Amino acid sequence: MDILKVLSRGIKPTGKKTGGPSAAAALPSAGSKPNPQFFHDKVGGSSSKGKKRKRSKKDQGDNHGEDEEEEVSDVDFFAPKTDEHSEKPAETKGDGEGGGDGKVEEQPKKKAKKLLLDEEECKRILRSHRLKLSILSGQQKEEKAEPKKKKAKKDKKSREEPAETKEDKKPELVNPQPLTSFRDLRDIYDIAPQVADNITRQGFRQPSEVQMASLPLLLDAKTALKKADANGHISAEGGVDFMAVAPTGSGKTISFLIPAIDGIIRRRGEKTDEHVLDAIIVAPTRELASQIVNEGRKLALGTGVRVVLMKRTLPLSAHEDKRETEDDDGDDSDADGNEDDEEGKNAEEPEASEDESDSEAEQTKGEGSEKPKPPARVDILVTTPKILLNFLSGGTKPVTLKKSLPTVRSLILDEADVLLDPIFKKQTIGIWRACTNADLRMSFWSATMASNIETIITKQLDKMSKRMEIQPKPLIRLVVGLKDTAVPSVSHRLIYTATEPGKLLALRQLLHPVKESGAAEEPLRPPFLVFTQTIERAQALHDELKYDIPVEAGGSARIAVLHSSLSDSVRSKIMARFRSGEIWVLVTTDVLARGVDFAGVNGVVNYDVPNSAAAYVHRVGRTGRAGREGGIAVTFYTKDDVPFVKSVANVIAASERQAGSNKVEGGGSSSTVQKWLLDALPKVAKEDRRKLKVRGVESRRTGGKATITTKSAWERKRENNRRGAIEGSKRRKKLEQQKQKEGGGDGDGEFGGFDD
Ligand SMILES: Nc1ncnc2c1ncn2[C@@H]1O[C@H](COP(=O)(O)OP(=O)(O)OP(=O)(O)O)[C@@H](O)[C@H]1O
Repeated sequence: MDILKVLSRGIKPTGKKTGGPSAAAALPSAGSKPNPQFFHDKVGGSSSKGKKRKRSKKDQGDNHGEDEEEEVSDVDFFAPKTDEHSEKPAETKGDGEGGGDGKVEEQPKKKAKKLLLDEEECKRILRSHRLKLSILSGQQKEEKAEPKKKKAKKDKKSREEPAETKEDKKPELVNPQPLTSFRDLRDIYDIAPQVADNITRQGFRQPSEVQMASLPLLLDAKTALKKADANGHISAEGGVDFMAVAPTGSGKTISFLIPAIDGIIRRRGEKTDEHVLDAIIVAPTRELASQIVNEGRKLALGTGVRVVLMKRTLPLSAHEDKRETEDDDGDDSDADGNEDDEEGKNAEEPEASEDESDSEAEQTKGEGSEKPKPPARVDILVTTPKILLNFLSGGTKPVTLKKSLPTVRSLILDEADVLLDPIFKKQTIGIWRACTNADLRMSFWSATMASNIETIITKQLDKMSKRMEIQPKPLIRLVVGLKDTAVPSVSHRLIYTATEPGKLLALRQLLHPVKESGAAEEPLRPPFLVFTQTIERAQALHDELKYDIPVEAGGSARIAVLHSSLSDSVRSKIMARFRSGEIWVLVTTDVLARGVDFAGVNGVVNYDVPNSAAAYVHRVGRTGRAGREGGIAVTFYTKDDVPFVKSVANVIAASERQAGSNKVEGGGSSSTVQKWLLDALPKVAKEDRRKLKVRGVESRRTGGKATITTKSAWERKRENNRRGAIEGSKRRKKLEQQKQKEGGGDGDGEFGGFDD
């Protein structure tokens, strides 16, 4: 197999071991910032109220149809403001382009009212981008009380307690102002000029869908809802709590960072030297937390806002609680929250270790270790759950909060569904309870959000507002596109190989430079990620593949393994080498499944089937980011996976339906998962799904050393027997020699028996 060719394709061979950034830039999915928007459906204007939305392939990209409806995608919402929308061009408002000296000029509120779109227009834009916003809890419901009573009259039994109708249960839809251009951030929402400049500097031209819907609400909910809530029955004063379910790679990170940074700049005013812990961002893995810090620092450049990664030695300023708070979140759901639980490791790897070499930590260490450390200067803290909870509880078990964080006004849970899943739930809720500010605003972000997680969130919000004796804020949920599906820009392959050796052979074929005759699949274009179920399997697969790459192509340096058992510094180095293009094949576990952003990744291989539909969505979301086309997701399944693969097949089918890629001319189907296969795959019982999510496929939980090889079980057994026989014979020979030495025996000693 000529690995050299495949790994060198599109990349000039340097003869050196490092690929460097230029190598990565040569890859098709890297390079300049693409259009981050996924959807541009045709939606009628206000006159077309009630018309059905069309979701054909034609609607989504090809806008040359004969349809007479007004096409939203033809309207350039992102052109500079004209007099029609804007009173004055932004340049005349003294925004101080190119700022960055750290000084903030308090700006008077603009004539936002005149810039706002009417509700019908908002609705039309939101629908064309498949943005659905609803109020999940916390709204004032007076107006809804009346119809309930009427319904109750019909039913004698329910007269005393009016029945909740289906309509009542349905969350109320709302159409806030969408952000049609980043320019609106200044013109309507008055964001700090430095932050606006930093957005431009990063090359972001158009807001992505999640940014369109979330930024207005998080920056100024009252203005964003002005036209949508003329009666004022949504109490947006002081902001809203927010949940965003948006595709992987759709730009959620800056959606929560911009409001966090801008809020701090606004509140501190002229006191730019003051650093008060204002926002906490919680992420499930160290890689993701570090990445958020980097993104935050880019956006906060020149503002003086300090974005810091939590470390064990960081002297964070906190309030010492006199009365120790018991860890009684009182939740009746099955939160074991044990991060050391071996079972949990299989699903999503929690963070176990902390790097102490952080410059912030070093900076705050006293000369002599006895000296009390001055509090760290932090405005935004980014953390994994365990390390912050340890700080707050002093490591007590069971967890007892000894400190609180009363200055925190914004708690952001990135990958909220996993943070509120049993593995992390207790830690996350513990942090939430430590944030005691009455103005605390919560936001929850993920590409997937199961309904039980939404319930946990609404219950917990309710509990917290009762505890603090405050009126709950409206919780607004945003869903971009079809909930819990894979990003539309990725194409999927589902490959059956009966056994493990077959799977390894198939993976090797994907590395092959050209399609071999008889090979079922096209080779993959590096760089790509390969996911396994366990750390042992990742290690074993890496060992198996590492010498496949010829020295001329960089040899074993081109392939690496990353998992949570490695030290933080090793993990960081591997991440850096993969980002720079030096490593082309990265074998990993679910520790890299969520959040991490490698712009140039062309493919994702699920060597082991993911443990849940959500895990599939996140793993494959490492490619096709920010609207980049050409990402490929390959999933292998074997005999052992058949009982569990249905949820993955379903999510592929739904994702392809959404992307419009499963229909071909003439009414045929080009979907990855044929209907017969979907029908034939067994349904997975709820209990089995739960077990699978926690433990993975049982037969792969080796406990000890994982075996990944191209040899069949029969071949391996034969080899083992042969090896055993040789060793046995050696032992017998040695014994005989020893006996002869000792007693000069004739060798007719006792029968030693067979060793195997
Ligand atoms: N408006 C924009 N235009 C172009 N690129 C953007 C824009 N906003 C964000 N990006 C880029 O898109 C990529 C993905 O963004 P981000 O990591 O925030 O995605 P995400 O939604 O958090 O994904 P995940 O669910 O996987 O965590 C990043 O490289 C980011 O720089």
